[in-house]
Amino acid sequence: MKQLNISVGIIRNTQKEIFITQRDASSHMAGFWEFPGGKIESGETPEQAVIRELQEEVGIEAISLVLLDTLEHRFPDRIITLHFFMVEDWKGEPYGKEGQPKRWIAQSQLNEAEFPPANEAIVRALKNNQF
Ligand SMILES: Nc1nc2c([nH]c(=O)n2[C@H]2C[C@H](O)[C@@H](COP(=O)(O)OP(=O)(O)OP(=O)(O)O)O2)c(=O)[nH]1
Ligand SMILES: [Mg+2]
Repeated sequence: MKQLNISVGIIRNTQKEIFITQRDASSHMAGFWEFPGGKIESGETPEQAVIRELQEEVGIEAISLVLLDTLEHRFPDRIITLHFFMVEDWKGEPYGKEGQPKRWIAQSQLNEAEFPPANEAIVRALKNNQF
């Protein structure tokens, strides 16, 4: 069974909008919307990984990071541990650096059905203004 450690960034602006991107058609969880992020490489902390991934995928330099939650999710073919970081201060303007579709969405308008199943609890908590 594949075991993956993932760090993702919930990029939120002062209007309480969140920046999300769409997963590539060829990837695991293709077509779902996601918080940008990816695999923690060996020797990295979860925080170092999310800083690197945000630079690579959406072109920002994260400045303020707060770990909101860590959870494990079992897919039929893999177990993933997800670290969700709130990112409220950064340098640059996030964009789809790898050509991926992106959008800003009001936190209250988030829809868990658009995200991979592992995101259900955190998306619901955000939508209900718990963070
Ligand atoms: N980035 C991201 N991945 C998520 C979320 N929810 C969720 O279940 N995942 C899963 C999908 C993937 O199995 C894994 C993330 O891997 P990834 O494909 O983004 O990894 P990566 O950026 O390092 O890319 P690569 O090395 O595979 O090219 O976590 C989410 O909100 N954001
Ligand atoms: Mg990724």
